[in-house]
Parts: sequence; C-alpha cells; structure tokens
Amino acid sequence: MEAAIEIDDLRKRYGDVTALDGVSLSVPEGSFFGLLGPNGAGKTTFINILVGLVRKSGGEARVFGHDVETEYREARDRIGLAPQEFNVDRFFPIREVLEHKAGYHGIPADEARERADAALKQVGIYEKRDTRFDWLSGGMKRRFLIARALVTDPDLLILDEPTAGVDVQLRHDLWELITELNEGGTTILLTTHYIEEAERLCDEVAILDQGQVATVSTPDELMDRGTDRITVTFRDPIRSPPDIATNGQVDAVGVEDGRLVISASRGGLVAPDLVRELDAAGYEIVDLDVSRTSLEEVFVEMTRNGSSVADGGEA
Ligand SMILES: Nc1ncnc2c1ncn2[C@@H]1O[C@H](COP(=O)(O)OP(=O)(O)OP(=O)(O)O)[C@@H](O)[C@H]1O
Repeated sequence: MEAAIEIDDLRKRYGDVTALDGVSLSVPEGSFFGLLGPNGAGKTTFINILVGLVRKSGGEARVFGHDVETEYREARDRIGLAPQEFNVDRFFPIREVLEHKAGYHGIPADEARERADAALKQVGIYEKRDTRFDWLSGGMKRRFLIARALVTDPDLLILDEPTAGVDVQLRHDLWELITELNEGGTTILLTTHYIEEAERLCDEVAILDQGQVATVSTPDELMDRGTDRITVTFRDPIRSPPDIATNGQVDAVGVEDGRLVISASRGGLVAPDLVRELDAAGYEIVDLDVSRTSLEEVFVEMTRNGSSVADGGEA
C-alpha cells in the first residue's frame, strides 16, 4: 500500500536552532498515527513542512507520493490541517469561511456550500453556521478547525493538538469523530500532549525528541517496555521476601511495609503464577494489586534529558 507520508532524513534549522535533525518516518495509508514529544521537539515544524508553511533545510518529504515542495499543489490538496493556533478569518460567518476554503481548493460554488454544511454537521456546529468565528466558544472553535480541515474531503487529516484546552465531554466527542473518519479510510496524523489520547486512538506512535525520532512503535509495545508493579498484601505482614521461583519473569523482588512488591515487565502474566505459588507455600493473601506502566511513564523515561537518542531510533 502507498504511504500517506514518507519522510527521509528531514532537517530544519531556524538560524542556530536545529528543529529537525534527520527525521525518517513512514505513515501507512489508512493508519492512525501519533506524533508525540515534549515541547520544542519539532512536531509543529514537521507538520508545517508537510503543508508547505515551512521550507525544509534538507531531506525528503512526500505526501501520497508527491514531494511537498516540488509538487506542492498535489500534496497540499490531499491534506486537511487543523492547526494548534486559531488562524481563522474572524469577521465572516463560519459557513462562508468554509465556502472560501473549498473554493480555494478548486471546488465549484454550489458544491462548496454543500461541503461546508456537511462539514459543520459532521462536527456538530451546523446551527452556528451564520456566527462569526470570534463568537464561538473555545470548544466550538476547536470543532470548527476540524470542519475547515474536512471541507476539502482530505485523504490525510493532520490534527495538531486538537483537544488542547477542551473539556472532557468534547474531547470524547472529538475522539469519536476522528475515529469514525479513520474507519472511513482517512489517514490521521495526530500530535498530542495527552498520552491517554495516543494510547486510546493510535495504531502507531512516533516519539520525537530534540528533533530526532526516538522510537516508532505501537502504544502496546511501548507500554511493554515499562515495568509493572505487583503488590501482594498478606494477612500476616512479611519481613523478608518469600522464596519464589521467578523463571526470569521478574525484575526485582522486595518488601515494603510488610507487603511483597515485585517489578516485572509483564505483571499481568506473572501475577497468576505468583498467587498459586504463594498459596501453595501457605501464605494467606488478602489483596493483590497490579499497576501497569502507562504510556506516559515510558514517554517521560524516553524523553528525559534527551536520553531517547541513545535508545536507538529505529525509523
Ligand atoms: N519560526 C521559528 N524561528 C525560530 N525557531 C523556531 C521557529 N519555529 C520553531 N522554532 C524552534 O524550533 C524548535 C521546535 O519547535 P516546534 O514548534 O516544531 O516544536 P513542537 O514539538 O511543536 O513544540 P510544542 O509541543 O511546544 O508545540 C523549538 O526549539 C522552537 O523554538
């Protein structure tokens, strides 16, 4: 299958600042791809190069096979962008803003009206169609940015922090909307600071750190790299760890406040064997807790002090 985005050794310098330092990535068509990274990692620069707002300093960037600079028009027409900043014509009714946008991409006037209405309905703000952007609530503004990205019926939807500052209800609505779009075949590139969002939505995530790709992986694989913690509480608190056969499944065994505490990369798999073994050895268990590593913990670990670079980018 054709790649929606194909990036090779992409570089960007702003004066002395290196924003992208040799990024290579491939985003398969139809995927839901997350781009994560701490502030200043280069995510917005990456997106801006794809949509032609920033010129690259080196490397290659293609969207559905089209070079983003030499075939700008072909590449750009396939992309819908919902940016982080509200860069909207504030004085026109939002329906008109969408019609202009569609017209700019070569869509005839009557079809542009239909597309505008459909996009506003899709994001649930059709009843606000005659209102100007300034007068929308913060959440409606976010929805509108997505409508504007959708009005050209893009094959690649790029969402730069789409849920920044929105309430929980709207966040869930937006998740539902973009999941539906993805299920309908639209490739999604999402940047987010909400790790939960990436965990829940993305098939694959790239972690960008200091302008380099730290890793590309599924959220599950990333979480497996972290360590789970199993805590066992006994009727009679213990003083020293019981003698248990760990078969290499366990990283560390200790005692805290009379409880047994075990670190293991796959805590959920280890726990049943552990319970059986302790039971057979006569320990009376009153509570068992397995806390899974979150993607957030792995992310923080990987991007701490630029340590991710040493982790070996695999892109
Ligand atoms: N126009 C510019 N001129 C100079 N430096 C810039 C410019 N745009 C971005 N930078 C710098 O490039 C680096 C990457 O910035 P970028 O905005 O791409 O990061 P980001 O990952 O999107 O960050 P955030 O999560 O905070 O939005 C930062 O050091 C930033 O200060």
